Amino acid sequence: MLNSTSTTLRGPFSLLVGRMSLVRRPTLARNGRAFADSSKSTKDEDSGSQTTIHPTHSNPKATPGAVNSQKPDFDLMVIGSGPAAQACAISSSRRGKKVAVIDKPGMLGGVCVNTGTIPSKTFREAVLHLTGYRHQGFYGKSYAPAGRISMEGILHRVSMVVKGEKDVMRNRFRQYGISHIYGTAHFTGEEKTVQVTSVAVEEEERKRKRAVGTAGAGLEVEPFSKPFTTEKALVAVGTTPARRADFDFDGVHIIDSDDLLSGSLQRVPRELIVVGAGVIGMEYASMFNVIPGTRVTVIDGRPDVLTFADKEIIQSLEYEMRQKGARFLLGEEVLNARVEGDHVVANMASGKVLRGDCLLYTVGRQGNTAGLGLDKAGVEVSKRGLMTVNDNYQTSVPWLYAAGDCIGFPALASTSSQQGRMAAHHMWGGNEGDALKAFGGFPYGIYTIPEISMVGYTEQQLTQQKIPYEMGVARYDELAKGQMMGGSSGMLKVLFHAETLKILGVHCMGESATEIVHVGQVAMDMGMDMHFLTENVFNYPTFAESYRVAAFNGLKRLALAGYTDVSQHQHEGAASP
Ligand SMILES: Cc1cc2nc3c(=O)[nH]c(=O)nc-3n(C[C@H](O)[C@H](O)[C@H](O)COP(=O)(O)OP(=O)(O)OC[C@H]3O[C@@H](n4cnc5c(N)ncnc54)[C@H](O)[C@@H]3O)c2cc1C
Ligand SMILES: NC(=O)c1ccc[n+]([C@@H]2O[C@H](COP(=O)([O-])OP(=O)(O)OC[C@H]3O[C@@H](n4cnc5c(N)ncnc54)[C@H](O)[C@@H]3O)[C@@H](O)[C@H]2O)c1
Repeated sequence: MLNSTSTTLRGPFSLLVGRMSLVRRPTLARNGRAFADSSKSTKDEDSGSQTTIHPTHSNPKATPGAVNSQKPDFDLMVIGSGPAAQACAISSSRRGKKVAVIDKPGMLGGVCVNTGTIPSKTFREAVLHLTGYRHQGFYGKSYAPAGRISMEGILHRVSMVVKGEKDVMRNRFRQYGISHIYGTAHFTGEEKTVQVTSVAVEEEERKRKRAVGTAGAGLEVEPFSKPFTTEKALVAVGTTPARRADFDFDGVHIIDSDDLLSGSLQRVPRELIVVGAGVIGMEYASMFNVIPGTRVTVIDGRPDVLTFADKEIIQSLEYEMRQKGARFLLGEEVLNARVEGDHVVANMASGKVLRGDCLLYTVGRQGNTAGLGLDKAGVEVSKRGLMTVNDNYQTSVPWLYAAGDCIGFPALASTSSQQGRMAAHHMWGGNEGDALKAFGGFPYGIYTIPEISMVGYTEQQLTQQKIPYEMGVARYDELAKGQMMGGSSGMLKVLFHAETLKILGVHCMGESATEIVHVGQVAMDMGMDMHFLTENVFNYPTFAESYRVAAFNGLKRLALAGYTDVSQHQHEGAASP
């Protein structure tokens, strides 16, 4: 069985253990009837309207065996259907386990597909397309193929992608024989039992479904409440946006990131105030910032934004956003916000009074654990609704596991999937362990405009840890690809050990940054040094070629700094094939 503490990490990546590794979770604190059968086609998408009572379940992948009357209803029940849930469910089903996934009607795919990653990234693609942003380098800032941009136009694309993703997921569950139960789950205190209650489809839900295009004709769900027995359970319930009582949230003038996708906003705001310059706030602020006619003000209580990323890159992002009109009020506190007529008025502790037609509140998220009955199951949750797990994603109750955003950092779709797989591995064992062992750290992709990505150390961390390093930089305007894309602003920075030349960190900004970061991630994970980048052939013209340019630049800097052992590499120039 995988023991994550014995995980072997190679090369400079091993230095990341403890900071970014998913494998090392905090040590467990000791104190601390609408049943959609996956084997049948569902008429309505994800609404729970197809009611199938299905007392027996057959997993096509299950190993045939003698029927045991004492057997629980399921081997595994997964609460939530986001990335952690899917990965754990599929991984368990592959091992022949009988699996059920429970989520509320309309929420197949979790926050990730309905209100988080997928819609927000599609929103971005819609904005980039409709504004003509990618082509403005050639045709001027007023180039806008779509003319006036509407929320409807943006959300149209969002709804199509969300629907497509749900279809894929539904098929995948069917393919793996995973039962999908529409309802809300909670624990009653009875061991190895999950109570599932169908939920009424409320008005808010209807609105959201209309916006994301999943509304079916009959949304009513037959009410039922039923206990299911299970060998193991995974809690993967995710998070919801945090709100403040002294802000008059009305879904139109004062909104959170869920409201933004709900279709309640009739038009693109002209004056948008974004409170909270975390990942969600900065992503949406930068999207609205490139829409002609929209002015964006970003407020954060801290003096700096996105402090976990490379300082220089964040400064460049802020510069780019300012160039497009954004205003940053950092180290500022908003006391309250109220709706006045068709406006929102925000009062700041500094005495400033801001007026806008919309305020987007993005100051963090709260674990969806309230009402789950975790106390009855014997599991503690934090004030933010987060759960504590051990290295194997197991709570203090051995049959109960938790993964994804509801256990906190890093709270990404990518890492949530990995956690789900690792939980399944610990539950059942099997072959996946070896692949999981090779997993070291993880990248960040921040989908601002321009986008940012990183993996490994930042300069600040290397300095703090007294690790001697040098950097190699390539700027997009030095690259043929950059020129072809309209001289698009962007850069790649590779940090490497000044003595061993091993790659320690990769930071990039600009078009395709979230794609090309993986070149550096793989090289770093394989323990490669800067010669690996100078000696390899890259497609030309590409943004990936920036690795070669950055490597030559870095080795040249190193030679200039007096590291003679690498001086033979200083001669080559930059962007040539
Ligand atoms: C606006 C936004 C943008 C994001 N962008 C990115 C990005 O670009 N890249 C990235 O990697 N990550 C991104 N994330 C984060 C990513 O969406 C999450 O990390 C990921 O969705 C977490 O997955 P999860 O498995 O924890 O479940 P979630 O996706 O959070 O889903 C949890 C599910 O549990 C269900 N649930 C809750 N309680 C119950 C209950 N009692 N019974 C039944 N079901 C229940 C909910 O209905 C929900 O469907 C973004 C998040 C947001 C909000
Ligand atoms: N591309 C991605 O990977 C991506 C995109 C979006 C979201 N996410 C995930 O979603 C999670 C939640 O994102 P988020 O942006 O809501 O939270 P966050 O924790 O990233 O950011 C919250 C921000 O609000 C600020 N803040 C807190 N209280 C404030 C106050 N009273 N006034 C002003 N500012 C205040 C904080 O200083 C911080 O900058 C992230 O942790 C991330 O994991 C990831």
